[in-house]
Amino acid sequence: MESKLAQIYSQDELIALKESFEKPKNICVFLNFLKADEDLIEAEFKDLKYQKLNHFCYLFKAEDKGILSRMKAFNEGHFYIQNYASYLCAKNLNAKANESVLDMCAAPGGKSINLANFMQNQGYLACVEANKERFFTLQKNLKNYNVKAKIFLKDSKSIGHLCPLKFDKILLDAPCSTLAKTGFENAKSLKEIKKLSLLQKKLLHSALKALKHGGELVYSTCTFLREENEEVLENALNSEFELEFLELDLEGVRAKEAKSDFKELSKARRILPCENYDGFFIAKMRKI
Ligand SMILES: C[S@@+](CC[C@H](N)C(=O)[O-])C[C@H]1O[C@@H](n2cnc3c(N)ncnc32)[C@H](O)[C@@H]1O
Repeated sequence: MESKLAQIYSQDELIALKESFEKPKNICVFLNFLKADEDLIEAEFKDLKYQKLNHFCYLFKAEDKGILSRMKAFNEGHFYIQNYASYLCAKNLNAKANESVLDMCAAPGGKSINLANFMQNQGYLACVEANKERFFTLQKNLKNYNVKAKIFLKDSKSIGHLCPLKFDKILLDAPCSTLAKTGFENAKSLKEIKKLSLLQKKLLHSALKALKHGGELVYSTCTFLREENEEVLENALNSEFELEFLELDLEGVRAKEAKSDFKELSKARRILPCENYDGFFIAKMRKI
């Protein structure tokens, strides 16, 4: 694992990565405008210190997590506790009202809540989840947050075949080894990583079939490994689809270029974790 990561990160970045696992992270919350307005939610936060990052996201001290998660406003779906890097994945899809949007691996629903807010609950949002238990959590969360969406218990590998050329925008927040969240001690075996990489390639292929020509797709994972990131995108570039990779707007977070011989992939980014957010890999592409 260390040798794999040394091919991607400098010594200083690796030290910073390891340090970021040791300290509790500050807490980001996403305001749910489908259920409450800014004044109402800010009134709930009046006794806490926070930094407003943008229209949707507020950053709180790590020690306030318990207070936030016990708030009535949280339980009623006025805000969602979500890592800022996760929000950035959904944000970069740039989903708009009245578009046809697919969230391919949706549970527990954080990014679906983001997408529905950006779409102002107008248009068609489809949320798919293959795991039954997680599907029920997704259903419960989307209801609590007033998200208007069609929710499907399905294997997304079949979407491309079932709904070819249907969607304007697709978010593929792929199942992954979650290394950036759980740390190196919980690293998966090489065999498990290869299996995940194959699943990610199949999911991306299915997504690209379901995407309209001119449509846009965001691929994201919360892991650092090439096999689950660059290798998945390189596989798509070698397939029948013609793809153009697009610039990301990461709102000033620290990130580095993806590492690949395909120069198109230089627009994909690895977010470097710190005390305010997790590490993530994000790429955005348009299907020509
Ligand atoms: C990284 S999590 C998604 C997190 C979610 N996007 C959010 O922000 O709340 C990946 C999800 O994909 C689901 N999944 C795994 N394989 C799948 C498949 N073949 N089709 C659909 N969902 C799948 C997992 O059960 C898991 O819930």
